[in-house]
Amino acid sequence: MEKYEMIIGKADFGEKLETISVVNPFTQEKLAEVPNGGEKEAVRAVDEAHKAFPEWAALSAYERSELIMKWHELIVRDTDDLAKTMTLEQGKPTQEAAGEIGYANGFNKWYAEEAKRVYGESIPATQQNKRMYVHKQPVGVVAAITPWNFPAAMITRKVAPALAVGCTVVIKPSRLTPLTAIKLGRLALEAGIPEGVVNIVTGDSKAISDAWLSDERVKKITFTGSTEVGRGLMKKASDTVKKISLELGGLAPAIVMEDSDLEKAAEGVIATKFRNAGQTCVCANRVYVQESVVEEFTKIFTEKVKALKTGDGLAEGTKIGPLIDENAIEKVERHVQDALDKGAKVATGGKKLEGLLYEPTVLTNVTEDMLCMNEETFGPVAPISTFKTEEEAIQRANDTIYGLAAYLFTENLSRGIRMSEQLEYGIVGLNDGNPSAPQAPFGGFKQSGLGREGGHQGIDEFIEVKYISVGM
Ligand SMILES: NC(=O)C1=CN([C@@H]2O[C@H](COP(=O)(O)OP(=O)(O)OC[C@H]3O[C@@H](n4cnc5c(N)ncnc54)[C@H](O)[C@@H]3O)[C@@H](O)[C@H]2O)C=CC1
Ligand SMILES: O=C(O)[C@H](O)CS(=O)(=O)O
Repeated sequence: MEKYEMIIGKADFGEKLETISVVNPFTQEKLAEVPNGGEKEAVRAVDEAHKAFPEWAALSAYERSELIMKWHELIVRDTDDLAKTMTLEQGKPTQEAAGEIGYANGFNKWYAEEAKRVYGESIPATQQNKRMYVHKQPVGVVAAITPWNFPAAMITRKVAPALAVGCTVVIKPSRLTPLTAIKLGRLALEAGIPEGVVNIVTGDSKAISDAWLSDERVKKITFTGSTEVGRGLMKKASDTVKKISLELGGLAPAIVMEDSDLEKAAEGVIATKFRNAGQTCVCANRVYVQESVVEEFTKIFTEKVKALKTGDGLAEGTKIGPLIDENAIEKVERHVQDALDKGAKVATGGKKLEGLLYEPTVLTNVTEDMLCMNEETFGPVAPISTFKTEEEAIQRANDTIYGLAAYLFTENLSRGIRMSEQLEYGIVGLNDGNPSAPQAPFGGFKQSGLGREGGHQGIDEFIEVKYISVGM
């Protein structure tokens, strides 16, 4: 059984530590082991990041940019291996995994360029004998805690902008999917990014994050995961008034208007609903269809869902891989059963299969009192509910504590703009089921998070703004 290392400055196998097994969600076979690190390893990682920070920050933006681009090239070189590793530990089909590697590497490329555009300012002074300048500098050591559903993209979406401005990072990947993260860390070292700039600690989430939250040397926490865990981290971060960015849960509505192109709308809802077997925070969790077209839409949509092949992510043609674990399956089954008990009907799917697979499912006759309309299902289930008017669709779509992503399908431009502006969400896909991109700001309103990742906004999360006033 291969034993992977942590990266604390350099490779660290944590010889004296117990190990955690990493399991293939489809076969349940053990893939590898990683060290079960805790507080001690977390503190040593901060020691390394703190030590490496001055020299890394002192490099010019162009020097850091070149090193990030070298990392980018090595990730391109190893895409097939990284994609296979991701499929094995997370389950997504290999083609989709390769797509994630490309998306993840897109952050490296985008921020290698953005590094060169972190501009300061000079401000006209009121007095002749004064000069006023704004200088931007890196916050310092950053701690990143990432989820299992995007084992590569959730790492680089944080690490690339942090490195670009001169920060160093300590990372705790999900214990379910650490292998991809460790391989990315190895490639950072191979690229010549100095030891201590990128550190990866595996093991006890709470012990590691508690150590980082209480460490004055850690200047920023960036977390992606459930809203529940995010709330807890935010509370602890307040003890040291630590900067924090949170990318949390969602409950995305997908609204299909009667004046939409129904074929395009069906394709768009498929794209958002079934990506990663429905295990993304921006997946459509609720599908609202205007009453007058619900029959026709459901027919077109259901035929497409039936064509989605489930299976081992390594197998040719698989579109829907396994869910991450038994808990995920149990939650999906609970949501489907609850809906059926309350009057929903199954248009297709509705059954658990072997290997943590769940049939791509369409539920109709869905009402707002059902769990699937109020909790993140995080699985391949599309509940369809009908509405009469534009105003009703907006009101129901916004009636939640979440505000990450929303989707709207209409061919009427003014209606599209008007409704997009009324939707209380950080991301709106207007006739687009997959809006995420490295150059665009990703983040939520309400309890879906704080801050943005991606785009020029994403780099500001790792910058301190300093005002320098000069008496002449
Ligand atoms: N808004 C966004 O961009 C995203 C949000 N999510 C949300 O996260 C959930 C699925 O991802 P999971 O990894 O299961 O979320 P999770 O919140 O359970 O875990 C996320 C990370 O936090 C760590 N963690 C768990 N409990 C912790 C604690 N008490 N203290 C410190 N760290 C802890 C985990 O080990 C993992 O590394 C879903 O709710 C999904 O919506 C997931 C990905 C992206
Ligand atoms: O973790 C997630 O769900 C991702 O943030 C979604 S995306 O960035 O791949 O769209």
